[in-house]
Amino acid sequence: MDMELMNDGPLLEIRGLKKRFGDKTALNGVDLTLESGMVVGLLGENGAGKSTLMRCILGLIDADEGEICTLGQAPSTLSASTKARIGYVPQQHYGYEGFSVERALSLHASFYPDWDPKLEQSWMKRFGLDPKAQVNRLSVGQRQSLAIIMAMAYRPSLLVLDEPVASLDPSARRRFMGDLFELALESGSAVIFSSHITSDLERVASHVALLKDGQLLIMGELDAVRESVRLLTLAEGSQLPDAYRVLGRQGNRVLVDGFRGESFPGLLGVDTVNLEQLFMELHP
Ligand SMILES: Nc1ncnc2c1ncn2[C@@H]1O[C@H](COP(=O)(O)OP(=O)(O)OP(=O)(O)O)[C@@H](O)[C@H]1O
Repeated sequence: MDMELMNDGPLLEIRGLKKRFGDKTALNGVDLTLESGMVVGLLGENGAGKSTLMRCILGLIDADEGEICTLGQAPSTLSASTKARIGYVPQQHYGYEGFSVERALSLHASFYPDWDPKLEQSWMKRFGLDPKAQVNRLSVGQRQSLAIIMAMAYRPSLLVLDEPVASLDPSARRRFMGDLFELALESGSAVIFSSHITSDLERVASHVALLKDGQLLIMGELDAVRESVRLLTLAEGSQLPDAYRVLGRQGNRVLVDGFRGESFPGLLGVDTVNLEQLFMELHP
């Protein structure tokens, strides 16, 4: 897992990542590169391996095979200063139970030299969090909001968010998702977030990654994916051109990547798909 320090390289580079739990293969050869300014929306059905991928990136669990370079370092040996450049919102947030929100934030801030109190305040307002509230009395959504502030107020170079908006109401979600993209662009960070809400992903992600069977079946710029993925209806016995990559097949309907607008014998219909339809076609 040793890789050279790559300060000018990608913020995250993953090659051939494999992770098993007993006889269950969670990740089976994942390649992924995150550059500054990228906001990658990670899709995958329950149990697809999204959290596992994130936990490997952060060094919370070890990969079985492959290489990961997180901000230039192997995840198992991240230095304290590198950790201070990573923001992470896990699916469940615990900690700071006996504190008020403001006390929890000031304690948390003390670990991060780049903590920005103005950013903290503006996000507190956006989420409508009461600084005097006790952390252990926060609702699930409020607790998620607090975790987001704790992960973002120091403008991390790499932001890893595991279903960050799952418990937020639609208006809080909208505010957060819009601002997330802006912040990433402004600060030159890279963001990877998982979500089951494909409309959110379509609104803010620059890239989409879809995990299936332990691999990234799709990884690319959102617009490029929109352009090149089509649901084709084929006449019986017709042959697909070699340039197409088959993503899924149900009867005479074939989901392909690599569509360029060309026609071919036996092609009866061509439909565009949004991310939700794409997901449904891949998980019938
Ligand atoms: N610590 C563990 N021990 C055993 N199996 C695990 C462990 N962590 C994850 N798994 C298994 O690995 C697979 C991937 O789990 P993971 O939590 O990464 O999925 P996910 O895509 O994040 O799912 P969800 O959308 O439900 O959060 C699942 O089959 C899960 O049961």
